[in-house]
Order: sequence, then structure tokens, then C-alpha cells
Amino acid sequence: MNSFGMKLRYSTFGESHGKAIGCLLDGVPAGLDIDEAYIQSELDRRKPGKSEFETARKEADEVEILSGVFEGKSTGTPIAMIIYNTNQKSKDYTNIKDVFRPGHADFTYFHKYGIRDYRGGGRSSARETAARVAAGAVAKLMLKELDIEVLSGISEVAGIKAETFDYAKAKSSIIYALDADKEEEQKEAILKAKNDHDSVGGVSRVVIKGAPIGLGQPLYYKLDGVLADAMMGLNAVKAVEIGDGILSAATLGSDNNDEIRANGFESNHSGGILGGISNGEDIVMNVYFKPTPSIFKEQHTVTTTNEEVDFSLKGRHDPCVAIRGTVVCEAMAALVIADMLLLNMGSTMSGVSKYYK
Ligand SMILES: Cc1cc2nc3c(=O)[nH]c(=O)nc-3n(C[C@H](O)[C@H](O)[C@H](O)COP(=O)(O)O)c2cc1C
Ligand SMILES: C=C(O[C@@H]1CC(C(=O)O)=C[C@@H](OP(=O)(O)O)[C@H]1O)C(=O)O
Repeated sequence: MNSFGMKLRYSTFGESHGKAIGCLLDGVPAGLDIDEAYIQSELDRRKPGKSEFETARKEADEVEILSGVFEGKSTGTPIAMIIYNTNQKSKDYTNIKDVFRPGHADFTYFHKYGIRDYRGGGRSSARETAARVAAGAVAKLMLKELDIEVLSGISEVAGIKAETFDYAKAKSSIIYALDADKEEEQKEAILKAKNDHDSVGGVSRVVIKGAPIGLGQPLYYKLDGVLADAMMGLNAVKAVEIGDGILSAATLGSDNNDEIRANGFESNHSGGILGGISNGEDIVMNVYFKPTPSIFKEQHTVTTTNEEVDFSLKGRHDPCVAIRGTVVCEAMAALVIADMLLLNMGSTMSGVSKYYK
């Protein structure tokens, strides 16, 4: 179970090698056009097995809406969506039945729950993120009505950094690369690691365009805090930056401040958030993914009875999880922004009257 949000609440269910995964999204206002083809197109962007840069597990990720939608519109009741698993191949995982993969959640899940669902990591597999993308697609439909867009792409692979950020181009790139000049080098780094039975990390850059001034609560439930929580809650994410992020700790105030003119801000070092509240500029984040833990090199580990063993893994794994992870970052960002918008409707009297008119 995973949930966040004050007005727009969601949770997901299912395991990677179980029958199905899915989500329950509660709080979507009635009357929203639910474009099922759009929801499916978002799932298609994240689904596994599309290229050599991803896991070889092939899932169609066809989404079925079970509730909360009537004659193409949301009814204001919980929206449930389901995606059946079709390509599990659980026997590939029998050799990790009693051993913990270094870097994965196997060790901690076992010690916490005393149960070892070794079938592809069970609940801890990022297969679950398909359900997040389905929920996020509905949030994106809400945002579209308000001309708010969430975009993303890969800015970095194995330390090879993009110098330009072309979100339109990223949509057509097989690895969602933001910089056409760096794309080949980034692809080579992924394939080299894959051939070496290894993996690489990467960075997703996410931008939210068109968000109004005023999203986010001061002091608690801050927009930057909630966005960071949503991103850190994703599998393999190890750091999140808002705006200039880490760099800002090494800059002078005079360089870091975004000076203000009558027609707006002169720069956007803050990444569109001041005091936990959106300032009307683009909201910009960098989300850092570690290298895929499941690699095919021989490694030291221990068994469930704490015996030391050397083992080699089978199964189908992403050589760079950031590639598909970037689509999930967009979904999570959309859910946060939609939640903040709904929350804002009650933050002023005019918001309240507009909502209930
Ligand atoms: C889209 C996506 C795909 C992933 N694919 C794999 C994979 O194929 N193999 C793997 O071992 N980990 C994969 N991961 C990462 C693991 O799920 C993650 O590292 C694991 O659950 C442990 O959690 P932690 O890294 O957050 O500590 C993927 C993550 C994401 C976001
Ligand atoms: C199946 C997907 O990705 C999976 C994410 C994942 C992991 O450990 O996170 C491990 C691999 O699969 P399994 O759970 O079978 O080991 C990936 O193929 C998916 O994204 O749909």
C-alpha cells in the first residue's frame, strides 16, 4: 500500500509476479473527461520490453478501468484501474529464493516481514510503478484542463550530462534523452554496462509548466517537501534537487536570488518554489536514480540463514532504471500538483465559492 495526498488520495496493489497490479484513486472531481486512450498511451511510455535499453520482460500493460467513470466522465467516486501481469517467468528466480540480492529490497523486506516473495522482488519490484503511471495519467488529464503540463527527460546517464534540455525531443527518443548531442554517448554507456553484466545510474529532469502562483502549504505540506517525498518514494531514487539544488549551497546569495521585476522573475534558480509555495515560474526538479541493483556479475551475499555465498543472478532487468523511471516521475509530479490544486480551492473564500458555484 502506498498513498499520499490530502484531497487526491491514491494507493496501489499487486506484486510483480502476482496476478495483477492496479490503483485506487480517490478525490478526482466529477465531470472530468477520462480519455482512456491517453491513459493507455502513458502506460505505453513506461511499459517494459520496448528496447535493448530496458528489461526484456514484455508486458502489454493494458489498463482496464473498473470504477469511477461513467459515459467517459469521472463520477466523483473512487477510480479503480487494473493491469494484469502476463509475462512473469517466476522460475527464473528460484536461485534467489534463499539469498538476498545486494542493492535490492530482499534483505530488508525479509528481516522486516519474515516472508520472502522472491518472485521478481514481489511488491518491491518497480513493476508497481505501472499503477502509479495509470493514476498519474488521470491527474495529468485534470492538469490539462488548466493548461498545466508535466514534462521530463533523461539529463544524465553514467555521469554523461546533457547540456541542453529539449523536452519535445525527449518524447521521441528511445531513452528519453534531453540532449541530442549526448544521446549516442549515453546509449553506449548503457549498452557497455549491459554487455559487462553491470548497470548504470541516471538522472531524470522534470519540469512542470503553467502551475499558478500559490500551490503548496506554508511550513507543513510544502510543495517542495511533498514533491521530494513523492520522488524519493520511487524505487531506486537516491536524491532529489529542486531548482539549482546542491549547487546553490556553493553560490553567493547575489547569484542565487531570482530578482523580481514588474513582469516577473529574472531567473529561476529556486526551481519555481519559494517558502514551499509555487511562484508561477516553471517548477524544476532533478531526480537521481542509482544503478539497477540486479546485475549478472558474480557477487557476495548471504542466505536467509545468514550463510555467506557467491551467486550469479538470472531474470530480466533494466540496465538503467532512470530511462523508464522518468515517466514515473512525471506521474508522481502530476499527482502532487493535482492534489495541491484541489487543496487550494479551499484556501481562499473565492476558491471555495468557485468550487461550489
Ligand atoms: C522503472 C524502474 C525499473 C526498475 N527496474 C529494475 C530491474 O529491472 N531490476 C532491479 O533490480 N531493479 C530495478 N529497479 C529498482 C528496484 O526496484 C529498486 O532498486 C529496489 O526496489 C530497491 O529499492 P531502493 O533502490 O529504492 O532501495 C527499477 C526501478 C524503476 C523505477
Ligand atoms: C516488470 C517491470 O520491471 C521490472 C522491475 C524490477 C525491479 O526489481 O524493480 C525487476 C524486473 O522484473 P521482475 O519484477 O520480474 O524481476 C523488471 O522487469 C515493469 O516495470 O513492468
